[in-house]
Amino acid sequence: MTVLEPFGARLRRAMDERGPLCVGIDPHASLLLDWGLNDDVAGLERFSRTVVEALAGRVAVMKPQSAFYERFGSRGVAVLEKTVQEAREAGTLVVMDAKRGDIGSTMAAYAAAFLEKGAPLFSDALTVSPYLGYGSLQPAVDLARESGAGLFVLALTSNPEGGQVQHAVREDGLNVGAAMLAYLAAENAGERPMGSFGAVVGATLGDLSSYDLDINGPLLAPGVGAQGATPADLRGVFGAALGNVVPNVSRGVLRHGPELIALRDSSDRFADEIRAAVAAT
Ligand SMILES: O=C(O)c1cc(=O)[nH]c(=O)n1[C@@H]1O[C@H](COP(=O)(O)O)[C@@H](O)[C@H]1O
Repeated sequence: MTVLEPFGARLRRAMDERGPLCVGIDPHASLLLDWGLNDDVAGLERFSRTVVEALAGRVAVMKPQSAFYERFGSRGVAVLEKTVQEAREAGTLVVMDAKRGDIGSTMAAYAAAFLEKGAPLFSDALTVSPYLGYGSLQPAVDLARESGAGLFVLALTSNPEGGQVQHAVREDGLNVGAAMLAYLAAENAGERPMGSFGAVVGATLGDLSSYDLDINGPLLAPGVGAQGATPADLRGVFGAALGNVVPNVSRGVLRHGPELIALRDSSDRFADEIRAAVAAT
């Protein structure tokens, strides 16, 4: 089996070549119906195929949301496997959005499911939750390093309730979200061009200048589009860290389907606006 270059290096190159946009593959039941599809496995498959055909190889990253596949059981998961494989074959990096997080011994099994080379759901990176303690993620960190994969750790999430946990202040004076960023900076120390251990930081959160976002790794930024953030907001949120931001848009692009050309136009528009926001000083 070929050895993969570390995720951080592969992601940096893809961002430089195609721009940093990540398009989320979120087959909501309502979107399937809007696209004239049934809310069933055949609809799920057609939807996923269409998004991959329209955008894989065009955008740097795609992020399938596992829950929408799991809700159909094993046949849905089979569609997820195919979707990941087809997007990767087309040359797009795949971040599996499964938000896994467990005690260390079973975290190792989740890591094996998504980050072990040759696993049916192997993905370039996985979203993980550190709220059983950052240290509980160690098996996933270790396997990601071995496989050339990456992680995106939920640090400051885009939803309004996130602050209930993430703004809690620890004994050392750091709030929980800031502490997650600090763990990731340590993970990525010395890596060039950047490390493989990213943070999820919502684009909806307003000015984050009180946080040290310089983690020498990617910042996955959901919230652009349907959740109300715009590409023009990104500089105000991320400041000098904007060069490492991977903005995610799911419904904002997907609502333009099912025509391939309309999906591509929408994705290109977001990509252009994001590029302009990154370039502006
Ligand atoms: O990890 C994520 O991707 C994520 C974290 C977060 O803080 N907020 C957030 O919206 N997401 C995901 O990003 C996607 C956002 O979708 P849209 O709101 O349709 O663009 C969904 O798949 C969410 O689960």
